[in-house]
Amino acid sequence: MSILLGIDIGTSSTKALLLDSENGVIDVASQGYEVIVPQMGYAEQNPGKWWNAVCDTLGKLKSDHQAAFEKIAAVGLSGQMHGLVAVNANGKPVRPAIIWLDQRSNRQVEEIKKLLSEDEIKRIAHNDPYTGFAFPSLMWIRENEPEHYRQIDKVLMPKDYIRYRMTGAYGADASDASSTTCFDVRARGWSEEFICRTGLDRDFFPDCHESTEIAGEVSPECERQTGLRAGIPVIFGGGDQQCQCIGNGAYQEGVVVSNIGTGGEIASYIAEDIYDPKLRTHTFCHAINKAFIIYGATLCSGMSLRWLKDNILKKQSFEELSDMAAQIPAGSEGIVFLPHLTGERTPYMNPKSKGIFFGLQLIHDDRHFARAVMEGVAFGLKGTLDIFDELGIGVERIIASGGAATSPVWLQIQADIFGKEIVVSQVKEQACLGAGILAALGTGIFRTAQDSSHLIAFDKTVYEPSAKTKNVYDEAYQLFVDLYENNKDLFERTNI
Ligand SMILES: Nc1ncnc2c1ncn2[C@@H]1O[C@H](COP(=O)(O)OP(=O)(O)O)[C@@H](O)[C@H]1O
Ligand SMILES: O=C(CO)[C@@H](O)[C@H](O)COP(=O)(O)O
Repeated sequence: MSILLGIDIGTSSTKALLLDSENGVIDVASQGYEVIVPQMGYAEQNPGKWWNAVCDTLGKLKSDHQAAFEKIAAVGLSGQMHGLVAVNANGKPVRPAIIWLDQRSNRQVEEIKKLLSEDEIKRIAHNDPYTGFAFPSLMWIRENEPEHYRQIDKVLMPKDYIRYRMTGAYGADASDASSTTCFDVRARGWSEEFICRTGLDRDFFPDCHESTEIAGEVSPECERQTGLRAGIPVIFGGGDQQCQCIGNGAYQEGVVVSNIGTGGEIASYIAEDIYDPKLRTHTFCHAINKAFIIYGATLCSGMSLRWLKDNILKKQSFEELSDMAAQIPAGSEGIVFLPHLTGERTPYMNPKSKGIFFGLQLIHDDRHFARAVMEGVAFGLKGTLDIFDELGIGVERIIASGGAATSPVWLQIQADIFGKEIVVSQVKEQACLGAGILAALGTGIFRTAQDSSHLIAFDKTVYEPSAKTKNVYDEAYQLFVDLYENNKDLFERTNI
């Protein structure tokens, strides 16, 4: 039996999970923080807040489980993807991190599309460049903040910054780095061609490794701040989507995860680098087996409910919103919500798209809004299932993941709208568990991901699609699709 530590740098919170390799999760600690929106279309976070959250969550685990904490054999990391942390020669961020929800770099995305041919983008990156991805964000800094650009020594992704704080060593891993745009997904390394063509400094990009390789060890300074013993190996770790799939046991084709965290994704493991020829989904490197992951992203998923709770309805808890939604019938009595609060990726890849509540009538109240938001997010995710169908990606089983998987009403909505059975893992912090499993793989405690299968069990409740709601949801889904199509020209008229 070995003790492992998995850390996930999420967008809403950092979670740290103490894992017994034979008997499962010992405990999880989490600490939340905000997404800073300094102006319309911007989304930033302070990397120092992530680090403080790591120190605080580890402090809590240590005080509650001293004996197990002392025995930690390896640390694994998972993190929100795409974001850019630019650090100077002393390893200090030169500005706040520009995260995946950011939309400021539309001009740079267009520039990339002029510098690289469509064929090169497909063949090499397998993904459309998009706002909030590190490559266009870096070009935005070069153009708009030359004083910051001049100070940059390295560009890191969120969890890579945390690994640097733990070990003192810079590095990147293929699963996360493949989500930056300047990456050759099949070759599993930075695209020298893309970097050269855009005139960015090659030295900014740290060496890239596989997720399960050992990156370094806990430094004495990290020991002082977190209580972790110096010398513990730290593995490179992976993007949170790859990690949550591993933590859900979804490491074979046909098993699909529907994740609703801050963002939302429908994701599948793929052995070969299949990608959508229309680039409506993402194909990135997986964190295991030198395989790949294909997924569609509905950007403001959990974030839409958080926005409704905090900015509009001013409610205290997500549970309250779930209770409200449960009081309203399927279809929200005619309200359809387009969750494009920061544009939308799959299937539209349009940072200019906007949120809409459609169909408002005198009968509606706050409960309808809560339900319509949950349904709108599920409609957005269904768009990915439709593309999977087109691409021949099998969907034999759907596992719900992320914070929203704690809401029975949202789980039933997903089952009904997807028309598929939904199961939920007993471990609620799946990306963290995935990070812990990567740590076990990196240190030889597990030989293959399948060696972790005893750690993954599903709740007895299976959410079955209801025949009764099928017609209502089929009609509402068509409205949802038409809502975008009929308004997309209007979105162009707005500033962002
Ligand atoms: N009880 C709940 N009912 C409905 N939604 C919930 C509940 N708890 C969490 N959520 C959703 O989960 C989101 C956070 O998910 P999480 O996976 O923790 O995010 P991240 O990984 O980005 O930090 C919230 O924004 C919210 O939309
Ligand atoms: O943009 C994506 C994936 O493509 C996001 O999902 C981020 O990876 C953040 O994840 P969460 O914090 O929402 O789990």
